Amino acid sequence: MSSVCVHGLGYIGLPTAAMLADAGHDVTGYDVNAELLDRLAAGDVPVDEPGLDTFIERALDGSLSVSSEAVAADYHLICVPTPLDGGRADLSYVEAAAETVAGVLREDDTVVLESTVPPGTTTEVVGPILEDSGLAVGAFSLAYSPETMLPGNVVAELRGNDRAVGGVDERAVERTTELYGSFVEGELRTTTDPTLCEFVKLIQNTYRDVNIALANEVAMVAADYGLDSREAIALANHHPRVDLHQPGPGVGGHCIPIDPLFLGQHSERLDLIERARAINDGMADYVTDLVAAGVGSLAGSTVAVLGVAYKGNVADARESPGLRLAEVLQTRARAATAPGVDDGTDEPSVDVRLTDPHVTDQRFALSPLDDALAGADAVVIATDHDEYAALDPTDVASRLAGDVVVDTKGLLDAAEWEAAGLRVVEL
Ligand SMILES: NC(=O)c1ccc[n+]([C@@H]2O[C@H](COP(=O)([O-])OP(=O)(O)OC[C@H]3O[C@@H](n4cnc5c(N)ncnc54)[C@H](O)[C@@H]3O)[C@@H](O)[C@H]2O)c1
Ligand SMILES: CC(=O)N[C@@H]1[C@@H](OP(=O)(O)OP(=O)(O)OC[C@H]2O[C@@H](n3ccc(=O)[nH]c3=O)[C@H](O)[C@@H]2O)O[C@H](CO)[C@@H](O)[C@@H]1O
Repeated sequence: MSSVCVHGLGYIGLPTAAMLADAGHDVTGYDVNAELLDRLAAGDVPVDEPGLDTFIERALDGSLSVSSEAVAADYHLICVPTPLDGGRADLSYVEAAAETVAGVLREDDTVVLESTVPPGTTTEVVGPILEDSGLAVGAFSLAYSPETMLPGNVVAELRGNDRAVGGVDERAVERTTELYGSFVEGELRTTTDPTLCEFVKLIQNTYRDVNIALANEVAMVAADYGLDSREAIALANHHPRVDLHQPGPGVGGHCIPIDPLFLGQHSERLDLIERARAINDGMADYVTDLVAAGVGSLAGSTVAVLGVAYKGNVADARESPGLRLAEVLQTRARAATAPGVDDGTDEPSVDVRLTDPHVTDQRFALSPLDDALAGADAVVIATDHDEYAALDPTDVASRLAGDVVVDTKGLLDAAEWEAAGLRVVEL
């Protein structure tokens, strides 16, 4: 078994560190966030996924320790953020982590980048920084191995998914597959080209984003023909070579709305990919049209937006379609109140109430569900949480002032909700 230092204990790094500890390695989790380290050291695990919290707690009771200092180790895994900044990947966290690794790097150690990055980052950015240690690439091993686990099913996918490993040479491939082979039950797919692995990770998420954009456009076109888009997509998908995704209020999360644009870091050829981004982001406008058509006039109305998490049964609100919808509702209502006139106030002319049973982030002014519904003119289901699928339409109807329900996730039984006196509009 080996010593491992995991750099960055977020959505990816923390479960990975726990998985490695579970496989018997001696793991140190290093993070720059002192508050997070204090919480973890106290056994307080900030994840909202059934089973994942106890899995991590068990590791923290065992061979996973957390530290505010990076330590020398046989393996360094870099799992730090790579946000999008002005359309470009911000690699400053990756660079900082590589500098930290360089400070403790020894001959024969292995460094693996897991963060999602533009193609070329491992060899062009991380390698040269690591060489500031005085060791040349080859004296230590360097590899890229993208993380593909699905939030909501982390432990099973971390273990079960096939995993790509791109080492800079055969030795790096061998060392890296030794580590992942200790817990991955899927296939390890190897190459001596890390750039290929970086590219593959990006096109996997791009495939999904473009496919969802197609589903969203299909939904808007289906509505023009008076057809139920989900019924049409389900029927279409019976064909053995058709696999349309589902429409929705937009694409959220830390990966799918961002990663496709990383492909543009060193290429000018993005066209369909950028168009798909625009279609998915534009769904907030389309859903706003549906709400406006239902309530008659947005200005002065009250809209309850159910769901701020980027998808069902998770607590993550990064790139949240629900929040984007709230912004568009307010912008559009203000424009409708006084077209072209700035009245000098920031008061929105539509009362948008946000609610979510999973999200605890205090930055969003969230209301309890009952408060959000009380006297609302319209309800928008923006996230497919199980709690919303279980709502009682008669109870909801009794709390509302209006009767408009826009179901962007195809979550509700429309006939049942209409029988309760509500008008249901579906995507
Ligand atoms: N969340 C996902 O579902 C997912 C899936 C696959 C890939 N990824 C990729 O993995 C990477 C990490 O994503 P995440 O969602 O875990 O991010 P995150 O924001 O949840 O966690 C990143 C952690 O890194 C820490 N950090 C920042 N700079 C650091 C440094 N220099 N040294 C040590 N720690 C540092 C932060 O404090 C934070 O705790 C990103 O590139 C992301 O695109 C994410
Ligand atoms: C290729 C792939 O599978 N990658 C996964 C993805 O994880 P994710 O959780 O971000 O992905 P999704 O579940 O697709 O959700 C994204 C958004 O799209 C909306 N959506 C979804 C399906 C649909 O038919 N119609 C929609 O509208 C949904 O509501 C949500 O807002 O990226 C991670 C990080 O790279 C990967 O690790 C993980 O493997």
